[in-house]
This record gives sequence, structure tokens and C-alpha cells, in this order.
Amino acid sequence: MVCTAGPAASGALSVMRETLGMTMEMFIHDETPTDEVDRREKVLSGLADSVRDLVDATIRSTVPDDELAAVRAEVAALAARLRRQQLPGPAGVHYNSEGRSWNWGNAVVGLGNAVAPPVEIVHDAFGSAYAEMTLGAAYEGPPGMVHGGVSALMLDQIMGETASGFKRLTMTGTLTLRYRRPLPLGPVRMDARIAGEEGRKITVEARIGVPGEDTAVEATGLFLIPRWASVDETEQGWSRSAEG
Ligand SMILES: CCCCCCCCCCCCCC(=O)SCCNC(=O)CCNC(=O)[C@H](O)C(C)(C)COP(=O)(O)OP(=O)(O)OC[C@H]1O[C@@H](n2cnc3c(N)ncnc32)[C@H](O)[C@@H]1OP(=O)(O)O
Repeated sequence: MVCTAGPAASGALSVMRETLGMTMEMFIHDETPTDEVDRREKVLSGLADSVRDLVDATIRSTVPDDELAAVRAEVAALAARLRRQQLPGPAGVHYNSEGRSWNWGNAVVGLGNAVAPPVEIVHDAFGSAYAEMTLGAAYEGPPGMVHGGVSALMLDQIMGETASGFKRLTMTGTLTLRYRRPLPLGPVRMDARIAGEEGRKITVEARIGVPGEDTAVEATGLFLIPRWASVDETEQGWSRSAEG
């Protein structure tokens, strides 16, 4: 999933970057042309998909020990190839003045991050979002069940995006979870909506569960627009791109 940013959002991000120092230096104004970003994203996300498959295959492999050792050597050689050219730190969030942005390292939605499922969050209206994805063996907590911290991670992302609507920067202040029933590994669905707003405080409610079944985890979160953040209330804020 990709974000595209309108010109107003680019302006807002510039202000944030200047205002916030170290943390918001992760919002990087980057004039890579959109077609180059699209091309790189396709190749990088393909690699991340394969690494994700490797993670699942590793967890579930029953091949003999010597075969595991041989695969390890090959994987180490591949990592060394990728290490030949590296960013000095995390991927951050990039944006260009054509309105394209990309956050390939995000732990939940990052297309270049094999740790992320990655989740494709659909914003059907401002203040309302949903996502459907599959959480496999890499996300296990109790046997056969999604780890409770993973549910919290997934919910935090969709709730943060819902509070923000890609028009304003919001940060999680408080997140309260009620684990009503275990969530089996496999297909899951999340829904989130803004339940209320008061000044810089936005309350979001969300849930995750097996599609079509009772909610497994309910969440309520208080998301704050930090006092230092600029707010872009125009319709030109960030929006999700169609290509996902
Ligand atoms: C265009 C932009 C696009 C951006 C894309 C976004 C996509 C997002 C997707 C990302 C998804 C991933 C999401 C993530 O992972 S976000 C990462 C996890 N969260 C954090 O790291 C947040 C760390 N904390 C802070 O930075 C600050 O403490 C914040 C910003 C939260 C508040 O610092 P600020 O200096 O602004 O606050 P204030 O002192 O003026 O207080 C203001 C009011 O709020 C009340 N209060 C304060 N703290 C809390 C609290 N913790 N719970 C409840 N209430 C709290 C306070 O009592 C006061 O109330 P009142 O006295 O007025 O009644």
C-alpha cells in the first residue's frame, strides 16, 4: 500500500520536518520522480514478498539439519549482497512534490518490510477505515493464535491512520484493548472509526476478528495531534493511491 500526498500535505510535512527535529527528519523531501518510485517499489515489494515467504518457510520447515545449514549459508550470502549499498538508518517516510509518498519500512503497511504482512488499509471515508489480511505463522502467540501484541500493533496502525486521515499528524497517546476471544491465525479483518474529537484529542474505536465472526479484540485509543504539529484540514491531504 502506498500513500500519495497532495501539495498541501507536502507543505505540512516540510513544516513538521523543520519543527520536530530528529523524529520528523524521518519525513524526507525526496524529488525522485514518481515513475522511478513506482518502479523501485514494484521490485522492492517483490523482494519483500519473497523474504516473507522465506520467513514462513523457515518457521515451518522440517528439512534435515544439514539442509538448514546449507540454506543458512545461502541466505547469509544474499544478505551480504544487499548490504553493499544501505541507508544509514531506517527507511522513514519520503515524499516528492508530485504528491507521491512512500513509507516502505513501516512495521504494518511497509511494502519493503518483510516483517509487515503488509496490511492494505482502505479509507472509505474520512474517519473510517478497514483492512483485510492474512496473519500466518510469523504472527503466532498462543498455539495457532495471533499474538496479542501483534493484534495491538495492527490496530494501532489502522487507528492512527484513521485519526490522521492523512490530513494531520497524530500520535498514539493511550491504547486500551479488550481481548474478548482468541484470534486464530489466518484471514482477519479490522475496522476503525473516529468516535469523537475534542481539540487535539481524537478518540478512535476499532476491532479485529475473523471476517464475518464475532470480534476477537476491541480497542479504544486516544490519539493526539502533538502541540508542535501543523494541521492540514484541506482535502488535499495525503490519500491512498489506487494501485495499493
Ligand atoms: C499529513 C500528515 C500525515 C501523517 C501520517 C500519519 C499516519 C499515522 C499512522 C501511524 C500509526 C502508528 C501510531 C504510533 O505508533 S505513534 C508512536 C507511539 N506514540 C508515541 O510515541 C507518543 C509519545 N508521546 C508524545 O509524543 C507526546 O506525549 C504526545 C504527542 C502524545 C502528547 O504531547 P503534547 O505535548 O502534544 O501533549 P500536551 O502535554 O500538550 O497534552 C495535551 C492534552 O493531552 C493529554 N495527554 C497528553 N498525553 C497523553 C497521553 N499519552 N494519553 C492521554 N492523554 C494525554 C494531556 O493531559 C492534555 O490534556 P488536557 O490537560 O488538555 O485535558
